[in-house]
Amino acid sequence: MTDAEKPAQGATEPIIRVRGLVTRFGAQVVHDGVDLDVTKGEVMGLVGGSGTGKSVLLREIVGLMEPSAGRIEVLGRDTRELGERERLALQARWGMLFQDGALFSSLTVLENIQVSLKEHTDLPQDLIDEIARVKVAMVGLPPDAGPKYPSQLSGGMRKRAGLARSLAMDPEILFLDEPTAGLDPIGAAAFDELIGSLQRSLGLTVFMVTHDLDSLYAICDRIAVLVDKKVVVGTIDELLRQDHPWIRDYFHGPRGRAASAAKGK
Ligand SMILES: Nc1ncnc2c1ncn2[C@@H]1O[C@H](COP(=O)(O)OP(=O)(O)OP(=O)(O)O)[C@@H](O)[C@H]1O
Repeated sequence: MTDAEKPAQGATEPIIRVRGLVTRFGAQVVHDGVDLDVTKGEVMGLVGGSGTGKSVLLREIVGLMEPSAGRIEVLGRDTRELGERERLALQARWGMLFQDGALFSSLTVLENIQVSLKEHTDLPQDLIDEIARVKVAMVGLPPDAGPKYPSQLSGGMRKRAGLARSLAMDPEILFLDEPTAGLDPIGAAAFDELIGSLQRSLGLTVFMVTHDLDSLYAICDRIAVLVDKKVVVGTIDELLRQDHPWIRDYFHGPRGRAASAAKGK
């Protein structure tokens, strides 16, 4: 890092730092110079039209895919420069919730939550049992959901169970991919509220891909918009003043106006 790149004293070091990211699939260029900083303790939403590379960017940040060029640091480390053990230790510091909850169907909710605790810790089984029960309660599931299998839960409960699993290791960062997709508006609002309250009480940094304008208004501090293969970042108020056509249509369109009215903006 050169002196020019060093943060000013007292400035908050980004917890996720993306520089000059390029993603190509054959001749298709998905990202072409994406720069992004996510600051500790903020909730950042990632939006963009279909196929603009939201999921790919998320997968690259968590190390599930390799970008074609550029640099990604999470919690101050570039995952590509780490050995296997260090990489696993770093990954244990964040949780991920994929769209479908990504629960193991052959395991109960409690067993699902225990998977990473068993993989990453030497805690005794009775403590692991207790932690799993606490996580079930934290996400607002009743205790009797714990021994159930994913197929025995509603869609909203499965999402909560997935969230409980992603919180198992007390992560510092929570990555969410379309957390409210498939939920009805009331279920989606309740899930947003849950994420917001967990973020505040646990001091989490949240990075979420979403199409849900209500979520953006309800819980996001800043929003990253993928347009023209790059990212434009701002608060909702800042983005409302942007005159890029896609951003203008998205935030000033009918759904944007409804979400804004609901939030009293
Ligand atoms: N493994 C892959 N191989 C080739 N192309 C891929 C691969 N993964 C994604 N793509 C392409 O990259 C582009 C971005 O995909 P991505 O899933 O990130 O879009 P998205 O913004 O999340 O879209 P949506 O909102 O529709 O889910 C798409 O054109 C997709 O076809």
